[in-house]
Amino acid sequence: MLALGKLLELTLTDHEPAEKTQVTSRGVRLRWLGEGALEVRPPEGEDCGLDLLLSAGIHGNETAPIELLERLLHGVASGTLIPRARVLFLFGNPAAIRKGERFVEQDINRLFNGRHALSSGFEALRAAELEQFARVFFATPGRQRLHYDLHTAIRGSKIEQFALYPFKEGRLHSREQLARLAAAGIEAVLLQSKSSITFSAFTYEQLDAEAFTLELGKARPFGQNAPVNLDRLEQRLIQLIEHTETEAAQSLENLKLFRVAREVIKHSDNFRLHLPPDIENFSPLPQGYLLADDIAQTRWVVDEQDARIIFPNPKVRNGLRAGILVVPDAGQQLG
Ligand SMILES: O=C(O)CCC(=O)N[C@@H](CCC(=O)O)C(=O)O
Ligand SMILES: [Zn+2]
Repeated sequence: MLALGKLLELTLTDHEPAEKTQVTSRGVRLRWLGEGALEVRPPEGEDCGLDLLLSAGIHGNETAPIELLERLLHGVASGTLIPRARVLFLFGNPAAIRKGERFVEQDINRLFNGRHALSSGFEALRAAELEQFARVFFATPGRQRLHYDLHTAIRGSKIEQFALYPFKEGRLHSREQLARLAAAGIEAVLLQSKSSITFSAFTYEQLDAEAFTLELGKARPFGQNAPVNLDRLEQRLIQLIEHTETEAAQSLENLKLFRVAREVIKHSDNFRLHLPPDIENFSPLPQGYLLADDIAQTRWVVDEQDARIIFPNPKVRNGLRAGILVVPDAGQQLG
């Protein structure tokens, strides 16, 4: 296997490879772009016209997706996976991956779409660098642009594998992309309805990529991810990379759609979330339920029908999202 296939090992040991470019016997070019960043380019005549950005480790303790990208890279570097797409592999927060923690100083996934410029520290610098890697990668006009930002969640979930689909004014969520996700084993998609500061929101809003955050089960340490079965996603990613994808089913019958009813924002240290600590994502909440309270008599009462909670987290910094209330969506606004 070519040494650059060991991007995870290089990243975990904080090593810069001596040789920055390597070519497989089939003419596939691997180029190390910087810490945790590797571009794979098929020979010109075999390029299918897809630019695929695969990121993981934006949160350092979310290891199942990191292991998945590592398997794909090993396949490319050992010649068993023959790419026809251009692929950019990114490990988002190397320092946090080395520590096995979600972040070191602050959550990188709240620093995109310009937020890094209002902050400081290495995570802000890294967010700016990740934006630049993505900007350069998606710079060629006329090619398909697709970004999957792979995560796992802090808590268990009533729906194990789901996606978050960013929002941009005037742009419709794509039925075809949703069908592709369903074929990859994704059970539900949350359709966002406002701009955001996450990595997938940046590539969707600013670089015109189709982009998703994928939530792939519960976060566990390296080597302990057997309970998360990513086989369907892995097969689909291999097909995308090799350009052997069979027609994605057009039916969204088995895909549950949700939209954001409200984001719960923590305003102060007085914020109290009235949920059990082990509550699962997508747990239903009854109408009238007092979900949270905060300074100045702020009360978050559920008034939506069929509301469910995802990502409840009272420990986030003040000003950030401490949970999302979602409701079912009939999918009438899809393009
Ligand atoms: O389990 C949790 O509370 C968080 C899991 C996670 O990291 N989710 C992403 C979602 C990103 C998005 O909104 O697209 C995050 O919070 O950054
Ligand atoms: Zn995450």
